[in-house]
Amino acid sequence: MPFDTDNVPQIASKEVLSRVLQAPVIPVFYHADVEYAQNILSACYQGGIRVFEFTNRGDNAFEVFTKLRAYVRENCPDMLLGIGTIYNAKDAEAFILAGADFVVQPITTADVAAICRHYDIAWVPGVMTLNEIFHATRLGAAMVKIFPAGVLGPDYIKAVHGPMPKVKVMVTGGVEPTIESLGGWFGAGVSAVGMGSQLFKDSSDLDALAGRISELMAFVDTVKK
Ligand SMILES: O=C(O)C(=O)C[C@H](O)[C@H](O)COP(=O)(O)O
Repeated sequence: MPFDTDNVPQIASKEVLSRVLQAPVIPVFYHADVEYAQNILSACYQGGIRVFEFTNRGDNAFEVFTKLRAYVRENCPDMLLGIGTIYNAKDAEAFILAGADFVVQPITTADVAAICRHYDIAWVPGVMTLNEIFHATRLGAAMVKIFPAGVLGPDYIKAVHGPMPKVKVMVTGGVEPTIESLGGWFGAGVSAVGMGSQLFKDSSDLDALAGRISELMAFVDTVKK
């Protein structure tokens, strides 16, 4: 696929990172229906979310992403829209060219690192051990995603920051959308949290979802680093 910079209004990885640090609660979401996805995204935006991760989880994820991309540009231009669940460079490049502001992986692969570096797109690979964090950082990770964080707990993050005090960590997988849980994670030194299933468990009432999110965002503003 040829790269046409005119069609890709990119935001440099450094700026993306600083915007993630400013609004460090990231919904992690997939739905096959565009309108449903737009409504969820819009409720998140209303609640104060400024960084949203759509995941590459279904056959039509690319098509839904491109429509969401257009929707965000039109309706919430100060929101970053990234793509998650990326396993290979081909998919990473396709989503980058379709306007992904950042790329998240459940794992760490050097080919995805290279393509993100090429386009200067923030890359957040999935890691668990210190060895994995070390390699991901050497490959250029803007931030690492510790997954599945829920089974490890905040003490794990504190332990990681002993020998690696500077590494920026986002936690996802089993992160609970409560003030108590977020207090624990941010207290342990995470730079961002990603939340999927539990945040959207009961999202039939979009106003209630926006309300829950805005309470979390207000709390996180007081505890983020
Ligand atoms: O697809 C990816 O890139 C992942 O690594 C998985 C996501 O981070 C989780 O699906 C979110 O976890 P929950 O909040 O427990 O739903």
